[in-house]
Amino acid sequence: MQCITSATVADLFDIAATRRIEQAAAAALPHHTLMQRAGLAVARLAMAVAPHARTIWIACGPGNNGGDGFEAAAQLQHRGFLPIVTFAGDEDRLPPDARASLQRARDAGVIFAPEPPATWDLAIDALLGIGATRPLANAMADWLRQMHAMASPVLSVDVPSGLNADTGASSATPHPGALSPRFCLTFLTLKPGLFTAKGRDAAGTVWFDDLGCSGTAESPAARLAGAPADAPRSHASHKGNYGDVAVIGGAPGMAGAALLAGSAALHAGAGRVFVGLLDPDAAAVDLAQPELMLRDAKALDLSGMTAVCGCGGGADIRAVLPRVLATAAALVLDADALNAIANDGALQAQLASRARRGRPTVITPHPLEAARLLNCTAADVQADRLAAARQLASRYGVVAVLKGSGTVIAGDGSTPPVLNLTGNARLATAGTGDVLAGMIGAALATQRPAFEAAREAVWRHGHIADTWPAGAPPLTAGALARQAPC
Ligand SMILES: NC(=O)C1=CN([C@@H]2O[C@H](COP(=O)(O)OP(=O)(O)OC[C@H]3O[C@@H](n4cnc5c(N)ncnc54)[C@H](OP(=O)(O)O)[C@@H]3O)[C@@H](O)[C@H]2O)[C@@H](O)CC1
Ligand SMILES: [K+]
Repeated sequence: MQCITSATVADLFDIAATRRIEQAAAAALPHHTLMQRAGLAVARLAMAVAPHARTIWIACGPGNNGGDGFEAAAQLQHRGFLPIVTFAGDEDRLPPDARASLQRARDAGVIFAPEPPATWDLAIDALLGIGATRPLANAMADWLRQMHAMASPVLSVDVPSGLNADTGASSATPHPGALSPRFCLTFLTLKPGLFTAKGRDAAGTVWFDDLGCSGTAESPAARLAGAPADAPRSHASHKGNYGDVAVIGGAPGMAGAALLAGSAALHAGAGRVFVGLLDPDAAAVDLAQPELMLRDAKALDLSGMTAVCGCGGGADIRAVLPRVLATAAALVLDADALNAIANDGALQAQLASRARRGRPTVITPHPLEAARLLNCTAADVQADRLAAARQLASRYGVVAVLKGSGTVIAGDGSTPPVLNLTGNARLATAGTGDVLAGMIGAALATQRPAFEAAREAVWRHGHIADTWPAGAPPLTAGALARQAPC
């Protein structure tokens, strides 16, 4: 059993591949073996997360996910706990494995009740797994609400019920109050939906058990790429080795966004950072960060630079985009640059032509910006974030960084998209997106492949938030850019 963290390197498989892996594993083992292993693993994790639990409510559904719950109940009963099972299903229609596990729970003396107990120390959600086909209703929906309304921890079996394991979309309505501590023990494969969209909140801490069935020839749907390796700098290096970044943005009243991106590029290690401001009346120097070289955006020669374009650009960014798209050696497009491109077919064609000319581009849309670029709604994007990121990457010939909970990084399709596991709600504050664009710019300026540069910068950006000292001042975008609380 393995706990999944932002440092984990692993392949993620969709439901279809998981079904094939499950069938192959089941065929190679005696009947009921997989479910017995799954139930035992659930019982072990339950004892680890709630060692002093007395009452453990196990809500079981109508399929094999419920079967895992029955099996866990039997195991917990044998170990002196008090599992109470509520079953939302028809015994006569249970699949054979689950029916056998129901009998094992009965034989062990587990209590079956029509309603949840009045209180519980741990709830185990074994209602639905990868077989969920529609929104939860009736008793199952009610039980899930009750579980999430209590402060006691919830352990989801395989997948939080109602969560689409492929996409992270969820039919379960989150409880408006504080989140109960959540754990999810997933089997045979790690599934992408656990790590993006609603998945991260719904699953909580994810644990993985391959049930003794490692190795598969299936193609992954996505990957967890883990922490980037440190890139030590040789003594005999100089600023030219780390590249020039030119931030272009900062229309009147929005210079801060461009300066934040510049500061982020600087502190992420770019050799030199220029900030080309669109505001003709902007100051000539940033006294707080004199390392930034402030210029007129139109005067910058981008042919040897990595441009970071769009931060605070407003509508004025449109006028400079044709030159930026044509000349920047490498490019990060963010915010207003993306909105301008979404509204302009000529700019879209110019963007797509960069890949054909061997000029790398990274785009960093949030879901609404992605929706504008894909001519759909933000809800469509959120309904399948992996697919949306892949479409952006292939339509525009770019590396697409689709921001949000479980940021997706998609490239040219030669490798699966990466889901990033760093970052938290501390980043939900103005300017953090500008900082990310600057950090990607710095990584790109070192000539690393765009996909690697993007995923490394995304990881580091989230990692700063994850490791922000508890007693430190709040994480502002400026402090994030400096990578330090003061
Ligand atoms: N087989 C094995 O060896 C192993 C299996 N494993 C476990 O099995 C799980 C997959 O099992 P599964 O395929 O039975 O799917 P599961 O998620 O239990 O639900 C299917 C049932 O729910 C029903 N249903 C669907 N949506 C509904 C809704 N909203 N509201 C109400 N009902 C709904 C659906 O009915 P139907 O749609 O056909 O009407 C069907 O009856 C997997 O996640 C893992 O936990 C592991 O132990 C490893 C070994
Ligand atoms: K479940």
